Formats: sequence, C-alpha cells, structure tokens
Amino acid sequence: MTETVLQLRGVSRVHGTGDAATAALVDLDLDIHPGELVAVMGPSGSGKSTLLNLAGGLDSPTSGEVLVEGQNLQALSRRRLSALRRHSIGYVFQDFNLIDSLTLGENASLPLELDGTSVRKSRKAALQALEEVNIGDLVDRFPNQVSGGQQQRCAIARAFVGRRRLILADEPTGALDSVAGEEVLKLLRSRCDQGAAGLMVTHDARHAGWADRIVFLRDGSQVDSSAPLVARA
Ligand SMILES: Nc1ncnc2c1ncn2[C@@H]1O[C@H](COP(=O)(O)OP(=O)(O)OP(=O)(O)O)[C@@H](O)[C@H]1O
Repeated sequence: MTETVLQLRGVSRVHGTGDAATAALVDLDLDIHPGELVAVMGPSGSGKSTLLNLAGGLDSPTSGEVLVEGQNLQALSRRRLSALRRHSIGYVFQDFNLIDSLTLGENASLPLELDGTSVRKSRKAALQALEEVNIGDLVDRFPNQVSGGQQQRCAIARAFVGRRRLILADEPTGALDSVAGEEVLKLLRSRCDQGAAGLMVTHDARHAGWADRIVFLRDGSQVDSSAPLVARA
C-alpha cells in the first residue's frame, strides 16, 4: 500500500491558557495520500491556519499526533524536524513571501541551498521547477520585475523544488485575479497528480472544486467532508 503522506490522529490544539484558552482544533483525524489534493474551508477562526501550521511542523498539537511520510513530528529532535520540513514540505502563502533582493532562480533554489545542496545543483533544480510552472525564461528577473501571478508561480516553484511530497497552501490565489488564480490551482493539481499530497486553505468554492475532497471546519472540528461541489474548469 502507498504510504500516507500526511496523517493527523486525534489532533487538538489549545492556544493560550486559563481563561484565555482557545480550542483552535479539536480531535481532528485526517489522512492525505499521494496524488490527493484536499481543500480546507470554514469561517474565520475555525482553525484552518492552525491545521496548516500543525501539518507543516510550525506548531505542535496539545494532544494527538501529526505524521509526515510516516514520521511522528513530535518525536523528532529540532534538527531532524527542520531537515524533514526542508526535504518533504513545500509552503505556498497568499502573499508569495519571495525575497526581493534575489532573482526568481535564486528564490526557487534557496530551500536546496539552505539544505546543503551545491549551488550549481540547486540552481539546476530551481530552473527545472521554474520551467514546470512555465516561467523558466524569467529565471534572472527580480520579483518586482514580474507580475503577481508570475511571483506566485515562483513561490510554487520554490515549494516544489527538490522532491517535496507534501504541499501546504494558505489561500494561494488570494492576491491574484481569477485567471492567474486558476493557473496556480492547475499547477497544484498537476503536482498532486504526479504523486504529491496537497492541503490547501481556500474561501472560494470554485477553487475547492480542484480538490479531491473538501474538509469543512467549524470551531476547530470537522463538520463535514465532501467531494467537490463544482466541476473543474
Ligand atoms: N497564537 C494564538 N494565540 C491565541 N489564540 C490563537 C492563536 N492562533 C489562533 N488562535 C485562535 O484559534 C482559533 C483558530 O484560529 P485560526 O487562525 O487557525 O483560524 P482560521 O480558520 O485560519 O481563521 P482565518 O480564516 O481568519 O485565518 C481562533 O479563535 C483564533 O483566535
């Protein structure tokens, strides 16, 4: 059987203590397999960002377990957790988070260079990733020299570079017009079709239509799960 890329088992997260304690996530179970793109929807404060942060090892559960490629994140040392995050997990944010003083090629190669891969090999992999998102010709441009849609494609190339199997996306189309947004969703879909697992927060039901499943959260609990309601474009 193919390994589950992301598993949450009975995961709860309480932020704060005493009177200020907020249950952001309550006893959540979730499995994402290779090839699957899962959308997370829910009202503001329902726990979507908390879920992404836990899945990416940026935050720890108060109880329960988070496993990425079979490894329990809570059981890893800080150093091994950082290494697993760099090797296995790619992040895409609403506001791109590119470094303005680096070219698109340098931005996309950064995760590999930080991980000790030679500059030459990292740049080659970055160019491949930029080509995968159809902006290979912009490798030497700086972020302020390209459009918002092209910046987000570079951020996606940075998330894909190397062999990351878990792609986490927080409103990846939020800052884009609908055409550029659709392109971003196509790229995420295509990476998952090639065997990655994706978890994407979105407020837009049409965008969730690109997912295999939608998880609906309310007050930190999963209230429903469904196949997409809207056909893909
Ligand atoms: N660091 C924190 N300290 C205290 N409370 C927090 C913290 N982070 C989140 N919360 C609370 O946890 C709950 C879930 O927040 P979360 O950001 O995960 O929701 P969300 O669904 O992503 O919301 P939004 O759509 O507004 O981004 C909210 O009640 C929020 O106020």
